[in-house]
Amino acid sequence: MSPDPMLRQMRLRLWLAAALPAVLVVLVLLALFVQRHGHELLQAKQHQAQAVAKQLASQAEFSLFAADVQTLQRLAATTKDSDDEIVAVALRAANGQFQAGAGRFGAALPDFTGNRVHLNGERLWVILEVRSDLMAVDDPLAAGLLESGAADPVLLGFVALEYDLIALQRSSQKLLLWALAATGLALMLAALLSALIASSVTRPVAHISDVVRRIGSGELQARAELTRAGPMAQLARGINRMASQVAVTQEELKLQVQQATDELRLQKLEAERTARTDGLTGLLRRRAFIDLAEAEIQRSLRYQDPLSFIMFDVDHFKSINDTHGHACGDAALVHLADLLRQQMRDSDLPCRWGGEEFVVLLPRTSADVARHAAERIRSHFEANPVRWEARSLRVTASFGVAAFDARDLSLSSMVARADAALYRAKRSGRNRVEVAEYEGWAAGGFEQPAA
Ligand SMILES: Nc1nc2c(ncn2[C@@H]2O[C@H](COP(=O)(O)OP(=O)(O)OP(=O)(O)O)[C@@H](O)[C@H]2O)c(=O)[nH]1
Repeated sequence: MSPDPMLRQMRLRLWLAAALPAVLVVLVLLALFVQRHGHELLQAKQHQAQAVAKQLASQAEFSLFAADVQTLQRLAATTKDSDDEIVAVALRAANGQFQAGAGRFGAALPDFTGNRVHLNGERLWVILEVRSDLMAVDDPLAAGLLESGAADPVLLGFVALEYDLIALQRSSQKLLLWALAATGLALMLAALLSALIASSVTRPVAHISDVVRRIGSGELQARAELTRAGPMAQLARGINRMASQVAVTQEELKLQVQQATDELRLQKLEAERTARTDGLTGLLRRRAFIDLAEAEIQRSLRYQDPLSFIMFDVDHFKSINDTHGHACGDAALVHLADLLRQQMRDSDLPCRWGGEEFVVLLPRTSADVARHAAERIRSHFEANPVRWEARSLRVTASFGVAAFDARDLSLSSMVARADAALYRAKRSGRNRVEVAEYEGWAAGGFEQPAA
């Protein structure tokens, strides 16, 4: 997994914060070291050159005094050969006149006046006066002055040395290279350590950030696992607690949503049931009945099953209302619906067609069987009067029965034929069953009764 840009930036900043001071300190130390060391080397070389010049001066003292050029020449040659870095040696008399020498001076020497150390790039010159109190041995006045410190020893001449500093510079450069190499190594170590430090800080942050991203995308069981104690571990614990809390809340919400959904489904079912059934009798309403009846007709046509239809209308229902009140009429309707249900098979479809009119669809039932069923219902009504205010009211109904005929092609013509049979039953004295014969195509649909 590649860290996100924010973490990369954080790691880089941490790395810089840890590495930069180390780099600066090392560079400053290196500069100090190189400068100091170069200076010390040069000083050491100067001291060495002065020491050699002093030694030569003391060796040449007498020869200068005696103007022993041969000895002076030998001294110059020996001194030059004693050190590779000595380029040239010269011995001069007190008046500056050349006495002896070895090698060639690279440039014109400065004036021979007094002791001098002169540095010019790659060359170092040392000019030293050669003085002696030898002459004072024969001169009591001079000896007295020398002893009292009032007179300088006598100037006999000068020694001049020229040193080549290239070797010194090379060794200085070599040292610088070593120092640079050591510095580079130190810097690499510092960078590595800084990277480790930065990574040790950003790794837990990256882990926590990953866990937060997973929790955010719905993986609520994701947990931050930090073994080391510290502020990050505290943060991780806080995030884990939050994730647990969110998971619990989500479960509760799920439960609540589930409960609300169940409730809504029940309400919908109840609403559908209410829309399908008649509020007074609990029987199917006409619209729901028609939908089911159409399906039954299709099934009957397909499997060539018989299908019958009963329609009945309560006799003289108006007079029940008028005599005993509308509530009594309602009670009579409820009573008759109960009696009807008692006489039905589970597969039958009873329905309140409207007002005091009822219908029943009888799947897989022939007209003859339907007629018997209608007769059974009729006699059941007759035998079971309505109880109303301690009275017993005999309520009867007239029935029309029709069998579905393939030539009908629709429910409406079968209904029309049953209705016609019912009308015949009414006209024939009520409380009886009439069976419809097929009378050809019937017109009209299912009109809702007047309220
Ligand atoms: N109580 C009550 N009465 C209703 C309801 N629906 C229709 N009715 C009444 O039923 C009566 C039907 O009267 P009619 O059509 O004259 O029929 P009938 O009196 O039964 O006479 P026949 O059918 O010829 O025997 C009317 O008075 C309607 O007001 C209802 O839900 N409750």
